[in-house]
Amino acid sequence: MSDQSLIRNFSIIAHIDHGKSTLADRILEMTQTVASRDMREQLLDSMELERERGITIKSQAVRVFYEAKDGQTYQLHLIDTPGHVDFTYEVSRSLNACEGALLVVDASQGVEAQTVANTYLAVEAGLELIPCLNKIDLPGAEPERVAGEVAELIGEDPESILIISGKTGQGVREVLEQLVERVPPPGGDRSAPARALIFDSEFDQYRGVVAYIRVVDGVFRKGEPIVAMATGSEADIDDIGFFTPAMTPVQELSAGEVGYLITGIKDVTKLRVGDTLTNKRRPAEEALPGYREVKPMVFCGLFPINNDDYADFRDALEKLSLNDAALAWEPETSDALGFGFRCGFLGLLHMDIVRERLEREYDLELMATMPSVSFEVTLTNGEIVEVHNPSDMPDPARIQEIREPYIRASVLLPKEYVGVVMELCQERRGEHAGMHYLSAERVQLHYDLPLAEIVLDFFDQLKSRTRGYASLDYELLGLRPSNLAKLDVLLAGDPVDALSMVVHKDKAYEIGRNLTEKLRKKIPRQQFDVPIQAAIGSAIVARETVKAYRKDVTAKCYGGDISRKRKLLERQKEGKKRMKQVGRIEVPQEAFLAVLELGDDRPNK
Ligand SMILES: Nc1nc2c(ncn2[C@@H]2O[C@H](COP(=O)(O)OP(=O)(O)OP(=O)(O)O)[C@@H](O)[C@H]2O)c(=O)[nH]1
Repeated sequence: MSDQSLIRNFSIIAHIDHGKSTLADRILEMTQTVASRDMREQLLDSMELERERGITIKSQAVRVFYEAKDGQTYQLHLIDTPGHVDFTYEVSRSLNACEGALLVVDASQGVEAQTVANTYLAVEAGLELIPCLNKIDLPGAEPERVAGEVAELIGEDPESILIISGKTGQGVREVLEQLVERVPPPGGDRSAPARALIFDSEFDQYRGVVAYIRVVDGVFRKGEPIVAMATGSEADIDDIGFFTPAMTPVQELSAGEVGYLITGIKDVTKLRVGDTLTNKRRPAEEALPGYREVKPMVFCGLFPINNDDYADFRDALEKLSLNDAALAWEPETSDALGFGFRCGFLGLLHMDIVRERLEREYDLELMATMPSVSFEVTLTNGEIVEVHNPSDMPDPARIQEIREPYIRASVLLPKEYVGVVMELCQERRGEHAGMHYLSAERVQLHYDLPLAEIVLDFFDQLKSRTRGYASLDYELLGLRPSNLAKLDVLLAGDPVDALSMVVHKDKAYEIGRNLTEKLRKKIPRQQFDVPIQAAIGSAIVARETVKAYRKDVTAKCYGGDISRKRKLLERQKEGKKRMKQVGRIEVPQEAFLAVLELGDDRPNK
């Protein structure tokens, strides 16, 4: 059993791209955890997609041994955390498994939105913070300015901030020294009933769920029966161990240690992040604090382009959810797009990642409808319903109130862009909630915004209007009543479900006009005039017409050249396959994407 006083558990927290994974690599190398010939860049980012995008999605936990200047060998557990807003919950769970955190800030960039958000999470979790200015080797590094921003953020002396380079290794040994000196060893009672926090989990095809755990009290031994206190799942421990980063089995893990546990449970929702494990024979009385169900906030319909892929698509979703407890999905049928699934995600990045994994790992071609949020509706009879799909919005006459999710956005930016960002937030129904100078140059701006207004292209707009200098973080505030309505699109009088959207009433006219105009350009002429209407309930807010098509494609052939005629008809038939029949009208697939382009018309300054 390892000496508890020689254990140190820590995380590295940073804004995206500030060099967290590179620093982790250096630490593994310096402690000879990984032989240098096995060293690859960003060893901890194991998923293919993570490597390619250069972002960390899942947390990892590695044990390293470090011989400090005091002659003692310390057992360090490095718990990697994802840096993106969608995964805040995973970050806060990982931080709860630690006593300390390295706060890494890019010395050429400075404090960014996730630096602030993650620092607050770390302070909330009571962690000892060790601030480091990274990328000091870059010619553009401005250690003095950035040290000032970091000092302001955490209330520490700028002199005490470490200056390092994860790339060259400069200063990294000092980081490890500070870690063993300043971060306290884990508390916890080894003789108490066993308790462990699940701070992450992943699915292994052969072994089932691998739970990443931090043992808080007592001892977990191979073969013992365990219970997950929130979900009630029970199982025996098949295997227990730690990461080096390869899995290394041991007989037991005791209070203060970090590692993995495998039970043969095949379903990630049974061993959820944030749950507490205890021994079934001698259970703990109280669970560890902070278990929360994660709820998907952003929804979109996904439809296979080829209808024959439906069964494969379902299989792929089933497999993917084994690894991703936050992914929700249910079958959806659209008159226009056929059979598919309505999927729920934590946020936009999560949605992108899932879609990309489905297309890449499962070889599916998918079409996505416009993302929307989850609304809560009170009906006139008092009943409350949750609506994940605009086309399920009840009839306006039955609706008493619609509530939509709001977020508190925190934008960090150079002060010269404050004006354009405020304008953007105002356009998106934002309410100003405060402003704060981090230094003479950098400002933190707070706005309360409807989530629906940011799911489409807010982030892109923010980046382009500030030339990439602003960073965004947000937290959910809850639901607020809004003056919303469902906007329907009718083609020749028939409503098209896949084109419905929920909009703010003040914007309905503008959006309706834009949308009908876009559709007019995408819908081919037919034998008759096709009216395109945008409507709220029975009120038409916008109308366009696709004029009738008069030309006969075969007219030019004079009935003489039969093979040419056949070819033309053949080609027409091909074209039809990619069309969807909506009432009497054939609509090309791309028309369904017209809604996605609505954001393009917004002023782009
Ligand atoms: N010059 C220089 N470049 C660095 C240093 N540390 C990291 N980088 C580079 O900065 C980029 C981002 O580094 P990562 O380690 O992937 O950043 P990260 O914080 O792990 O990013 P996420 O996983 O997305 O949160 C990579 O191109 C690194 O090579 C450094 O000390 N000096």
